[in-house]
Amino acid sequence: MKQLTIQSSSHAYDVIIGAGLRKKLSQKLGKSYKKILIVTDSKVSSLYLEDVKAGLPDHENLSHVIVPAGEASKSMEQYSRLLDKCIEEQLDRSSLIVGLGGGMVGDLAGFVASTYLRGVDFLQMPTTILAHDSSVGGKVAINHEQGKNLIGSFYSPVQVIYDTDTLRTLPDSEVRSGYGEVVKHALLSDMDWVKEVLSEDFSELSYSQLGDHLLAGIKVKASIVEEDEKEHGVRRHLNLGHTLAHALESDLGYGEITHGEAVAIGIFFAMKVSEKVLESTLPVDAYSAWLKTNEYPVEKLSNLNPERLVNRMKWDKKTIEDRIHFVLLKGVGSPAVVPIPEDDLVNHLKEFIEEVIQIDERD
Ligand SMILES: NC(=O)c1ccc[n+]([C@@H]2O[C@H](COP(=O)([O-])OP(=O)(O)OC[C@H]3O[C@@H](n4cnc5c(N)ncnc54)[C@H](O)[C@@H]3O)[C@@H](O)[C@H]2O)c1
Ligand SMILES: O=C(O)C(=O)C[C@@H](O)[C@H](O)[C@H](O)COP(=O)(O)O
Ligand SMILES: [Zn+2]
Repeated sequence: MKQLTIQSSSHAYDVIIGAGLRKKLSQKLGKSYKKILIVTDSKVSSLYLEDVKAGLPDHENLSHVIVPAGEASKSMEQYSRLLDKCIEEQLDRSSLIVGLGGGMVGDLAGFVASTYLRGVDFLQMPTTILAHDSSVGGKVAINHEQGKNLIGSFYSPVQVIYDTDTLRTLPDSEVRSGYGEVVKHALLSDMDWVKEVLSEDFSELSYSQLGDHLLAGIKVKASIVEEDEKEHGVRRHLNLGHTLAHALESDLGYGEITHGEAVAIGIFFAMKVSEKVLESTLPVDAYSAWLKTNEYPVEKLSNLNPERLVNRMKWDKKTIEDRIHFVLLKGVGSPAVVPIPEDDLVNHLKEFIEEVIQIDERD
């Protein structure tokens, strides 16, 4: 078992990572709660909800709510439904809301916890690789048709309990998605780790390698959010790849591309723009080969309209006075937030889409 403590502006919280933790919640909870509401999704519930409940054997006031699996549930409709459930169960300020699932469940349940009664305790139980990122740092949100995470808050959990055994049931597509954020953390850190990730074919990934990457990713994230929780400065670096990713997700329709796949493609674009704008030297060829080996769905770019995507990018939270800002890389481990004029961005995007589609068709 691994454990680290994260200092948020309101409190310190532990991230506990280990095999089988889902069955031991009562031993791991930092305090006792009168009522607990578990929020999960339709896939995770059939795999793990009973185990989690069984791990709270003496708890009488235990309820759960299941939302449909998929990004579309990070919605006003499900948010409202969950608030109704909190009221029906008469949760009060001594109650706990648990998010059992991937980043979708964590973001949605966390946003409910942050707003119900102006805030009740929230516990993250991540079950995806991607959620090494989403469960730490306190960003919680739901989506709007116009853009990702447009309605949300900063609200840190009281604990993160990460049962790595749950990762064994993830389908290949979700391993791929999770690695979109792992490679982001690596590119924000150091070249050795980048080389290691880019040499990977996910079909041959070992479980111990995965555990190392998750912990390393959480450490990168923890050090950044401890320095700048509310994203006034360095936290913006964690948005590497996201300016295009979020535009892709909302433009294609939530759930048509996974968040991590969109981030991996968005990072490729940010690397290409970095080469042009900052004359950076980056492992672009190795990155392109890695996308190909692991079947990131670059073909989804083929029918997209660059002008429309750039319009969507204006909803990015890094936009300042109508100017779109990109996280670029001066080098590996050396990010910079740079304003890019819209016309330039449209041209970069046109070239990028053509090039990526050509590579995809050629190979
Ligand atoms: N708050 C943050 O800082 C932050 C960071 C990164 C991403 N996010 C958000 O996280 C979301 C993406 O998270 P995600 O990729 O975990 O998506 P997700 O929660 O939708 O999970 C992906 C799929 O995997 C299934 N699943 C989850 N755990 C499983 C398991 N153990 N075995 C089998 N299937 C399982 C889910 O049912 C779903 O179908 C996006 O909404 C993104 O915006 C938030
Ligand atoms: O924690 C952060 O800060 C991040 O930017 C992490 C991202 O991976 C994550 O997708 C986040 O939800 C994006 O936030 P947003 O503020 O751009 O909506
Ligand atoms: Zn992300």
